[in-house]
Amino acid sequence: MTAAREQPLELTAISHNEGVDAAVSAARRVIASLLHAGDGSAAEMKEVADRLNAVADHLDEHAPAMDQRMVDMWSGEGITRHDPVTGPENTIAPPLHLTGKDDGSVEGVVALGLPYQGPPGHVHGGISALLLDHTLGVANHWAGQSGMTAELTLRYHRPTPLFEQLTVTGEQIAVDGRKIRTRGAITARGEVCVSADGLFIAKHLPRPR
Ligand SMILES: CCCCCCCCCCCCCC(=O)SCCNC(=O)CCNC(=O)[C@H](O)C(C)(C)COP(=O)(O)OP(=O)(O)OC[C@H]1O[C@@H](n2cnc3c(N)ncnc32)[C@H](O)[C@@H]1OP(=O)(O)O
Repeated sequence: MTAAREQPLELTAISHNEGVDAAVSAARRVIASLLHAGDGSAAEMKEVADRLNAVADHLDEHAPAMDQRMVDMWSGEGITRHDPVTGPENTIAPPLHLTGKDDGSVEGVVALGLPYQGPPGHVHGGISALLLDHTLGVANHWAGQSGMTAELTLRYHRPTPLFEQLTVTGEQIAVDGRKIRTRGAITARGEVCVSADGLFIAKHLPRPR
């Protein structure tokens, strides 16, 4: 009998809340705070823009060259810190936090705010596709056979709410040669909002060196 695991197996990088991770958390706040703050705001937007540009100039002056950044971000194995879904170093990542389950599937939770809005009060369908594509990709990795997305079929069952805890799941269901079939879903309050069926083809692009 397998002993119950005390800690869930982390499949995504955890924010350290210091260094670049803390800066990224602050930048996420800026993105949300700017949204529809608009010209009706009492804040002086020209000054805000100047200050943000000064921050970006400062970062660019001190960052390694782009090709070196590419090499660095792809060094090491396993969990990435830069991807646009879970990455603590990526400001556009919500971020989704995924863990691996003993049954071979993966599961994560996330609550999405205004930057991810599509219909009023609800998640943009393309954002749901992004979350599911990535989660199915991680599910493949967790199952031991991964590849690139060839097809992603989504069914939007009901609007996906903003500001509520969403559960995102993924599970590899079949491998046939290079073809990998994977499915997943986004649920809110126990109801499926979006379901996904993916076809992945075993193919891996070379890492920058
Ligand atoms: C610890 C945790 C770590 C996390 C790890 C990181 C997780 C990261 C998660 C990130 C997740 C994000 C993931 C991303 O964002 S991946 C990025 C998005 N995807 C792409 O950019 C893929 C672009 N397309 C390609 O590169 C190629 O077209 C692929 C690779 C798809 C196939 O080109 P390739 O030349 O290699 O294959 P082939 O032509 O020899 O065909 C082979 C077989 O496949 C069949 N076929 C092919 N295409 C399709 C199709 N569309 N529908 C149905 N069938 C298709 C084909 O008929 C043939 O079947 P058969 O004739 O043999 O029966």
